[in-house]
Amino acid sequence: MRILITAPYNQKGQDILSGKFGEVIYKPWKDNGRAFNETELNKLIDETRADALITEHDNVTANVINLHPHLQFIGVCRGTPSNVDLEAAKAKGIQVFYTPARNAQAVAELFIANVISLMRNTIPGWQWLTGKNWEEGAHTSYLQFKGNELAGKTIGMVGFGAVGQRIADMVRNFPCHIKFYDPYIESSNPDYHKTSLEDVFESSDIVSIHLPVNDQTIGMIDKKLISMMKPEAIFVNTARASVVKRDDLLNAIENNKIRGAVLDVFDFEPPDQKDYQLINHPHVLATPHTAGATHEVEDHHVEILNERILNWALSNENNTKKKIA
Ligand SMILES: NC(=O)c1ccc[n+]([C@@H]2O[C@H](COP(=O)([O-])OP(=O)(O)OC[C@H]3O[C@@H](n4cnc5c(N)ncnc54)[C@H](O)[C@@H]3O)[C@@H](O)[C@H]2O)c1
Ligand SMILES: O=C(O)[C@H](O)COP(=O)(O)O
Repeated sequence: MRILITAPYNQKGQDILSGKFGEVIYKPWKDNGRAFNETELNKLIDETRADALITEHDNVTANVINLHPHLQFIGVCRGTPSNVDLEAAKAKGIQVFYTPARNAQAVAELFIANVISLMRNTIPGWQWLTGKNWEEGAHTSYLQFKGNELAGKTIGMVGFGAVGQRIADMVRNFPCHIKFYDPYIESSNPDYHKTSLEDVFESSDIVSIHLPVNDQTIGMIDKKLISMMKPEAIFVNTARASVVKRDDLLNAIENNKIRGAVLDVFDFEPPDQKDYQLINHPHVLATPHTAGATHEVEDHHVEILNERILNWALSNENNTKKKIA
């Protein structure tokens, strides 16, 4: 089998696949400067005579799939394979693998870093210091940056999948109390309390959003819910901006109804003027959609995907053996 890989894929991962299947052709989209579009991908699959594809962000449309129904699998190095037409793949009987949780650790670490940073006023303190505001004689003026500890706080998650659970596992030893609202998940740990959406907003010191985008979740976090938050509570969104009504969040922050927000995602990326009203607010700590962006994520996705592909190959071999027997 010839496997075309356009995702970033480490040498060890490539070697395991070529050892098992024959040939790996490595053409990472990053060498192209951007993900391959439909036409480029069609050409690449044809030129390389690939029997399987491993991608990250390339647009694997119905057209790509219908023109290459012989593909044995499509591996997607993403938490959600949203760039692949899954219906078309299913119709052609092409197996699709993806890599849930590949960036859970990255998001969880950024959550902890930035929530603590906001609670401890790290950035305003640094700005004050670099602005040479610490004057002779005013020995206690730095105390304006006195903050709060994360230990003992209640963190309420909306959506308790890969990212929410990784955060919970990492902060439980601070210790923090964990609550979550997720109708589709049961608690993996008796210390993580499943509760209502309203209770998450009313009783948490930190409300953190980890929802996917779908018809149910778009605009789900609105004025009614945000108004239930404690005045000293922090709002965190590393998921998707479209699940939160931006005006309602901005209004709560500008009117000091909540303490502030940690934001990694925006209605427009790059941000528009209103996004910048949020980003530039002194009670907001914002990052440019980098919560899931670490170099290690590329190793994590190789490990997860290779395991899935090798298990699939093994189960195919076992089925063939059974048929022959
Ligand atoms: N900013 C970044 O760099 C970054 C990185 C990774 C993930 N994300 C985003 O974060 C979000 C969560 O990622 P994840 O990997 O944990 O996803 P996941 O699929 O593992 O978890 C999502 C959870 O939301 C729950 N859910 C679905 N609909 C719900 C609803 N109506 N109410 C309550 N819960 C609901 C699901 O049951 C699931 O447990 C996604 O939107 C993802 O795209 C962003
Ligand atoms: O925002 C995201 O969801 C991440 O940046 C990327 O997630 P992915 O693993 O689905 O590409």
